[in-house]
Amino acid sequence: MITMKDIVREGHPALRAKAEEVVLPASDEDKQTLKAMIEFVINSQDPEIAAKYGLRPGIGLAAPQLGISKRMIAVHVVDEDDKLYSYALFNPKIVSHSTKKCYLAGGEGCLSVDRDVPGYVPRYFKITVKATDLEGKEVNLRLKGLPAIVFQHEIDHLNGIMFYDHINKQDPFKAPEDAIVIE
Ligand SMILES: O=C(O)C[C@@H](Cc1ccccc1)[C@H](O)SCc1ccccc1
Ligand code: NI
Repeated sequence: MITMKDIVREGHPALRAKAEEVVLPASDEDKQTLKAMIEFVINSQDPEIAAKYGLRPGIGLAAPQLGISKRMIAVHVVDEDDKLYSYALFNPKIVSHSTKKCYLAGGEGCLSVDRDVPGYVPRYFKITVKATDLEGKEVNLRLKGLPAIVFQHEIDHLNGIMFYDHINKQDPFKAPEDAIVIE
């Protein structure tokens, strides 16, 4: 199982590289890795397992955070209506997005960043994502609010982008124009 010692931290080259497309159909090794990633995110939200293994709670994980520069992400998050979005995906791509922006009121964090970086992280409020799942099926997702934010955070990892790259350097808490606040 994946634990915090497997997660690379700032300074690791994989966090600043453009990850490679996964060759499909996925190899058993890539499927094994992606299954372990979604298992980690689910485990990290289980208070008993998280305490037992010292896991930091997470709602997403990208393969570069394991030092694996491949386009694989895992997301396990509920939206404001308590709808669960649980996905382990190969080669996710944002194929369209709203002009409307949003941001998390409390800013963002990252399992690969062992420090607080205060400030608002502007994200698209709505996105459409195409990807391939563990069974090899094409997935088309229309996401908004927190699920959309998590997918953007994870897909950023596949492109070597960290959440704080989006924070306004002059005024970190300058609210993006006409943006929706996600509590
Ligand atoms: O480092 C990661 O990629 C996992 C992040 C994902 C994330 C952070 C902020 C906003 C969207 C996605 C971790 O989940 S950070 C811990 C966390 C847990 C619950 C809610 C927000 C952040
Ligand atoms: Ni992160």
